Amino acid sequence: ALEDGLKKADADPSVKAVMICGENGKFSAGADIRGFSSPKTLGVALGPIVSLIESSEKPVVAAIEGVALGGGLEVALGCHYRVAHAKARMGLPEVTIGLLPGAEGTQRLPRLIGVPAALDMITTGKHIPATEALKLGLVDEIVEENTIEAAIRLANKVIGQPLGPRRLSLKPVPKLPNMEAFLQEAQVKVKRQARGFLAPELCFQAVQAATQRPFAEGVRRERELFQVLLSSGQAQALQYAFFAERAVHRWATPGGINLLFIIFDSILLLSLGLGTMGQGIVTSLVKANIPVVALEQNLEYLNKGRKAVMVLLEREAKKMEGGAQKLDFHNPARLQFTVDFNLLHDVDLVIEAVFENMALKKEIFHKLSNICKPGALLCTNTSALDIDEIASATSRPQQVIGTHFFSPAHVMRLLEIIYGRHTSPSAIATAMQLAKDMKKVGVVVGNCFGFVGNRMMFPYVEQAVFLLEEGSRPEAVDQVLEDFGFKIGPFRMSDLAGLDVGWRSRKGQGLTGPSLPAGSSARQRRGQRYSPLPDLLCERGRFGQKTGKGWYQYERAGGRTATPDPWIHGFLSQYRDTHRIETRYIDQEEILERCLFSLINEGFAILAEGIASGPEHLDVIYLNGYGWPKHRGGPMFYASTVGLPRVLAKLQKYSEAHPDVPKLRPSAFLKKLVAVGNAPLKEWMSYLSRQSPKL
Ligand SMILES: CC/C=C/CC(=O)SCCNC(=O)CCNC(=O)[C@H](O)C(C)(C)COP(=O)(O)OP(=O)(O)OC[C@H]1O[C@@H](n2cnc3c(N)ncnc32)[C@H](O)[C@@H]1OP(=O)(O)O
Repeated sequence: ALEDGLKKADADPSVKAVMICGENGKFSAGADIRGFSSPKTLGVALGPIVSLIESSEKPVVAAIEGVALGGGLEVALGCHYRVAHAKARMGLPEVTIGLLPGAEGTQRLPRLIGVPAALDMITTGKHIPATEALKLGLVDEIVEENTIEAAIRLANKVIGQPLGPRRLSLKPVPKLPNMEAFLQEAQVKVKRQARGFLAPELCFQAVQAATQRPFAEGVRRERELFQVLLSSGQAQALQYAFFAERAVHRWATPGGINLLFIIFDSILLLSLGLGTMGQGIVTSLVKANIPVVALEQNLEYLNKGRKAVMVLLEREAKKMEGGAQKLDFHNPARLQFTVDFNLLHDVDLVIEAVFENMALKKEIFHKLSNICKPGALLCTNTSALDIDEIASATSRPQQVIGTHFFSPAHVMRLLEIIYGRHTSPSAIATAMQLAKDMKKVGVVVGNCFGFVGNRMMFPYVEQAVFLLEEGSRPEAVDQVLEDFGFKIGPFRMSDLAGLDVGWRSRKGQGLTGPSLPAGSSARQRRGQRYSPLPDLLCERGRFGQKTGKGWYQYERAGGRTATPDPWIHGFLSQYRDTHRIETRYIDQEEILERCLFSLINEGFAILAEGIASGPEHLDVIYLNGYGWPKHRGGPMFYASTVGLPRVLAKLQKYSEAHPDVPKLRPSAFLKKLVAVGNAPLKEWMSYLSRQSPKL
């Protein structure tokens, strides 16, 4: 239609100029992402249309409202002028779906805004606000009111003016005094951050081509690179992830109830507990423009918490400088700190974020239930505790819900929303809307120990530690998982989070410490294999980064640079001698498979139990809360690419070698999916006898 319209306009002498806009206040979100999984290569087809726009003999003006993304922005780049609404956003986000701008965008954008800014936009895929686009020279004008009228005004004004200087393909790429050095440095940075993710590196190469070749040759290079990405497999993973993230917004209770709209404008929210999690939660709420009261038990904790929150908010305000939105945190109507429990009477929603202790949480919830107004929703921030038990301390279990934030809570996008036996649909809908307003990805899951994310993480970490017992080293295990694409491996992660966290939990479960029955075997608990290695490290005060020693050594307590520690190597070898474990060489394949397949196996058990509605939910949790590499689509998607028969065969093999490790025993659901012929991921849930999961 665009092509036809342009040709008609060109042929009609009564038409003096052309304005291109989108319908319903949105310019364009780019190509239909679903189209990339069909053999048709959309990116290549749009390029000639963009060229056609640019070569028009009549001025063409883009009126950008809402968004101009991907192919949408490439269309705008073909136009001779661009007018944007002040609230519009622009970007070339193809990299985030494993591609590059394939309609000549990698060649036009650097010519318009220069290489550094273009490279930044194209390799990160970030959306920029109109104000920034104006500063960069990406748009010619921004308007507060009618964009279309403004674009027509501009079109009328420029009729008759020469179009050559407005055709980006004819412009040279602006020179930099040190282009070569700049590109070299940029490439190193892109590679370092990509960790096996191809698209950013190929985006870089396409922009580099713009600096080295004439426009037409650059376009040819862009097309070649686009084809590489299109068939890489990574693009499919990222496009799956895009739709998975949207799919998790859709949830329903067993009765089919699904409430979507809860309006949040006037809510007063209370965050209880100002430790690290509480500080991050309050910061997120302020950023989301939700009035918040932060409550602590005494003035000392309150002042400490307030100071930390203010530091975080100042930092966030700085990041937002120049943007359309301002952080309003000095206004007591938006944010107040208090030790006065009476303020609980007025709040609409409470997020309790005290430390993980069931007795304490129950005491608090009992108090909340007595003081808060009848409609108030009571959320508990917990990573593993039983929501039903917490709810049992209240007289309103239907209004109690788990909200598992991830640290740092003002940065991490994931919010696990845990649904108890009595939680009402409106409580879930409210928590989901809260997640959306906080710009987080809310995923509704059922109530079980560790919920979804941590429950799948336990067998992964367990295998990592067993591998050490059998002959590996922390740095070897971490390396394999970091090469796979994780930002940090399990041991670096454990040092960062603090080994004492798991130690406290294991003591609580009676797996170690004073409550462990006398005469318990060192390496067995309740008939299953158990590794006391993390406990032994904690007993020696090795809590990780905070104490300067853990699975690695650090430059000082609180240091961040992990170095392999000869003490650990000696300790492990002594441990193996003590327990008569024969040290063996463990290859990379075994490390990867045992860690990942045990985690995936738990995922199948979770699906079979109805704790999550589908594999997409598990993948979204892993992509947004556990650093799973995006270009691998999440653990369940990864399993589908490896092939379920292979995952099953490997689990069977490892399970036979380690019969006392239940988490290696293949889940019945995985076996069933293999038995029905390696069912594709989107059909998995149809093979469960209980068609409607708990949610
Ligand atoms: C032809 C040449 C090739 C060019 C390459 C490209 O153009 S690749 C595509 C580049 N564009 C993008 O990556 C944009 C992706 N979309 C977004 O970032 C966001 O959706 C949005 C446009 C900023 C809107 O965000 P918002 O939060 O308001 O809504 P949702 O994200 O929930 O989206 C609403 C529904 O629209 C679907 N959708 C959005 N964009 C696309 C798209 N490009 N292709 C297909 N579908 C898209 C989205 O899935 C939602 O639908 P549901 O049915 O609810 O899932």
